[in-house]
Amino acid sequence: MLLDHAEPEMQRLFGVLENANWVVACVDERGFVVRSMGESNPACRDLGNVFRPGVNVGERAAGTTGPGCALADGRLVAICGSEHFLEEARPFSCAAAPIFDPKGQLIGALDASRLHDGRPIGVLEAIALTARSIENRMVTALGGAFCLSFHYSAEFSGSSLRGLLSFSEDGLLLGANPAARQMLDLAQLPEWTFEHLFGESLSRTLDRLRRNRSEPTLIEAANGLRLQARVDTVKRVGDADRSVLMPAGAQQPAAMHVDPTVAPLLSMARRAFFHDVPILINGETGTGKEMLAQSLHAEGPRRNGPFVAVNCSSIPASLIESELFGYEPGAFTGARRGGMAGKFEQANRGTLFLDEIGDMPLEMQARLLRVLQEQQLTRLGGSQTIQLRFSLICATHRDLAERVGQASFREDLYYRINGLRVELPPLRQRKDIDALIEALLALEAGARKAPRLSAQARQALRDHPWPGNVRELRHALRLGVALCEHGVIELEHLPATIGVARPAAASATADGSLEQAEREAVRLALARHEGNVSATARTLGIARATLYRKLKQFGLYEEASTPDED
Ligand SMILES: Nc1ncnc2c1ncn2[C@@H]1O[C@H](COP(=O)(O)OP(=O)(O)OP(=O)(O)O)[C@@H](O)[C@H]1O
Repeated sequence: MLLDHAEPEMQRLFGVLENANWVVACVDERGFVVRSMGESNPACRDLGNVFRPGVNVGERAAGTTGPGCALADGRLVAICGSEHFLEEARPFSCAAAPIFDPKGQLIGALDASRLHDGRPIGVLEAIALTARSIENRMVTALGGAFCLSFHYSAEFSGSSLRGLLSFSEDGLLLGANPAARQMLDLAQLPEWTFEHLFGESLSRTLDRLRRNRSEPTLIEAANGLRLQARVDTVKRVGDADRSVLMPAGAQQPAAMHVDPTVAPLLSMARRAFFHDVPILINGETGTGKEMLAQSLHAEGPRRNGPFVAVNCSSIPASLIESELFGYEPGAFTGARRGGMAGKFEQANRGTLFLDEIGDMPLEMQARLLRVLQEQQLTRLGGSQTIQLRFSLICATHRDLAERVGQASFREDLYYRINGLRVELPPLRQRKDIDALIEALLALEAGARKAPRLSAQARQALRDHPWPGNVRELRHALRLGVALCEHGVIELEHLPATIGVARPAAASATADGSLEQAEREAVRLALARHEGNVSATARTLGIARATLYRKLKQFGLYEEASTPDED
């Protein structure tokens, strides 16, 4: 189990550390190396000898070592140069983190080592997060019917720092990651049920969480902690041992409120998609591209199959090929022993959603086109062709026709994926903002009665330029619902940028410059948070990467405090 789940995460980490001559290793609970990567790198020859599978680097065998201490103390450690006990280990520095199984047992440790050069170890955080990801994989692979993800902060509820619990259909706790155990005071794991932990029945909570789709929702644990939670339904695809997490919303999409001007096009898209026409969705960040893709899938010809989303801009170029195509055993150094099915195969008999397709490297575009045309693929390092059938939806915020003109997007691929194009308008251009606000207020209020907006608050919402689109609006209303009193959301219950930006936005709009209004909103939010990029992005309801882009676009980059370290 340790190897199966450690391998893909180690591979990801190794992809990051490889060029800096690190050796990444996984040891079992006794300290025996069970897997290592980078040991064949000539620059790491001495280290490679230490981290050969089968060697014991635990405390009893080798004294003070990174993995030995991580296992003995059960926590993240860094051991540098002369801190090692054995003379032979002193030329090295290492960072190691323990790995716990879903029952809370220590089952091994993850380590990264390199030649000691006096510099501080900069990879502790990466090791810790990778160990967390391995533990999370083990919990989601337990085969429970539901996984609950949560964190104190909504921002982290989908990250590897989240608490994660796996439940059976009837609410029995099957396993938990260390973060969940800590947040819920689960010292050991007796027969916990959902009701014990959250004081509410599983079905009621599921209803509430599902109504909010994959958005984090406030739930209170029996120990009094207020947590932001999301639920995922575990759905099995393909061979029995591979489970893919699918947001519950993909099966039961909440009604998507659509702008009346695009409604006719959307109903055409649903019909076309049903007859296997690939759909291309265009729209700025937060306009609901993924939500639309999920709702197309839910009514599409392969709705009983998986919905597999791939964000083409977030996979490093070196990994994109193996992520999409999968590989056979031994296809490359660090490949998982049993090989791996890629996203194309995972999406077989379901829907493949290629998000940010405009960012796919040219070389991959050619390979994607071939798969789409031939409806078959060969895994990396393999010779057998695999027949594929999936529905295709692509999305991008870029103008693909323009990219074709610039020769950075293949024209033939553009025509192949663009069976029908749907443009989701930015919120500032939507005519239905009042109706959308009502729909989102009802969503955010959940089982409670939706509050109403004061006239001033409503006007401020109408005047706001909404750089983060529907996502930003949803976040603003969530805050309003949380802070309002006596069922009325006043201006002061909304994020600070909204009221303040109003006069600027109104005058800028009168000048005809929406961009200026948007710049003003960003500038004010940044000033309010004293240049803190994370807080500003949160307030605006946009991703940090989007905020950085906007800071550059508006010449505000300098006003962000130490942006790179933020
Ligand atoms: N029409 C809508 N009705 C209700 N909620 C919506 C709608 N459109 C978007 N949202 C909400 O806004 C958020 C962003 O939606 P989604 O992820 O689908 O946008 P996107 O265009 O794919 O964004 P990005 O480009 O950043 O990936 C989600 O939380 C979704 O619930």
